[in-house]
Amino acid sequence: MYIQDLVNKGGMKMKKIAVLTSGGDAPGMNAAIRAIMRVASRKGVEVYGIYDGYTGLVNGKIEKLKNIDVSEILSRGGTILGSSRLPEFKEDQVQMQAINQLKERGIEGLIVIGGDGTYRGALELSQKGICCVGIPGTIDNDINGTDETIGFHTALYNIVDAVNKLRDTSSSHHRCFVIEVMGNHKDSLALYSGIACGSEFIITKNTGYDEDYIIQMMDYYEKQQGKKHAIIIASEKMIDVEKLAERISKETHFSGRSIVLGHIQRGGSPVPQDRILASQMGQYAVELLLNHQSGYCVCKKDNHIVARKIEDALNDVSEIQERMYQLFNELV
Ligand SMILES: Nc1ncnc2c1ncn2[C@@H]1O[C@H](COP(=O)(O)OP(=O)(O)OP(=O)(O)O)[C@@H](O)[C@H]1O
Ligand SMILES: O=P(O)(O)OC[C@H]1O[C@](O)(CO)[C@@H](O)[C@@H]1O
Ligand SMILES: [Mg+2]
Repeated sequence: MYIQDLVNKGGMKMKKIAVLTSGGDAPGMNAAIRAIMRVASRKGVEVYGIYDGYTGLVNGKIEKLKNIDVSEILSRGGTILGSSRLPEFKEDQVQMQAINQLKERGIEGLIVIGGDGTYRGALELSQKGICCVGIPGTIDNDINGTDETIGFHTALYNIVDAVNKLRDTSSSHHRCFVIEVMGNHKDSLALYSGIACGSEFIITKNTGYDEDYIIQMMDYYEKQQGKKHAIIIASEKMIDVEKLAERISKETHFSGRSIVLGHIQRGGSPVPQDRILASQMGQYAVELLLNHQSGYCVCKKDNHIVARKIEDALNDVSEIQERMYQLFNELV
């Protein structure tokens, strides 16, 4: 659905809205908060910041944002509102506490910025009568309804930057690096970084893991192709990178080393792509909310910013992934 369709629908004008960030922080969340604040205040709508995600919503850590609060945050990683994970938010009674906090303050609409888990929380709130809209903020890029999530490009940049450095030392020492990247069961970071870094292997849920085949191929790359270094990128929760590196050292001519990139991937100043995406999505989310499009989220599809039902965005099947695997296989 395009923005004009939604604008045409009209609705009662909201005077107070709130925003929270939830789940793992993602670079660009601040740019989204800034856009929400700027766009809403131009329309005469007050914006409240909810601190520490759903935890702050339940406990009433809610404050009216001033324009100064969002100045000079565009370039900052993390989230000025703080974030959290609150497993108890799945319980009806906890959700009701959150709803009461909004009602007590006369807040009529809520924008949540986060990943799939955050979206499920938003869905619950919207089913319980709170006008709620989602913005995809997660480095995992695991909301299939949108081609990109805020933070994904910065995390990818961080990975590529780290792998470039590992490659330098790797080729000097005839080494194979086994690198674990984040993604929480999803493969986007491993797949895209594998393509961007020209890795020899990626290991994801989709590729599966055949250790003997990898060892055999490493041997082949070294002996037949004369490779001086090799890079293997594994999605987290798939393998023990240290064990694979040890086996590579024992059974091939490469010396194997492993590294878990960890939270380095999630930090740092957002790249322009994330800042722009977040700004577009923040603006669009305000429009959606003010048009009472509860239960919708902002997506980027084929280069257009569009709205989709949260359930649909979560349950969609990604068409891009298959093409990207094909690309990886043709390049390796
Ligand atoms: N089924 C659910 N119902 C209600 N709330 C939920 C549900 N799943 C998750 N949440 C809430 O959303 C919060 C964030 O979810 P989660 O920890 O999965 O991160 P996320 O939003 O997916 O972001 P990321 O994956 O980038 O860290 C949870 O801590 C919980 O408070
Ligand atoms: O920061 P935490 O709570 O350890 O969570 C780590 C998880 O968060 C993410 O960085 C974002 O969802 C995942 O890729 C990772 O599995
Ligand atoms: Mg998630």
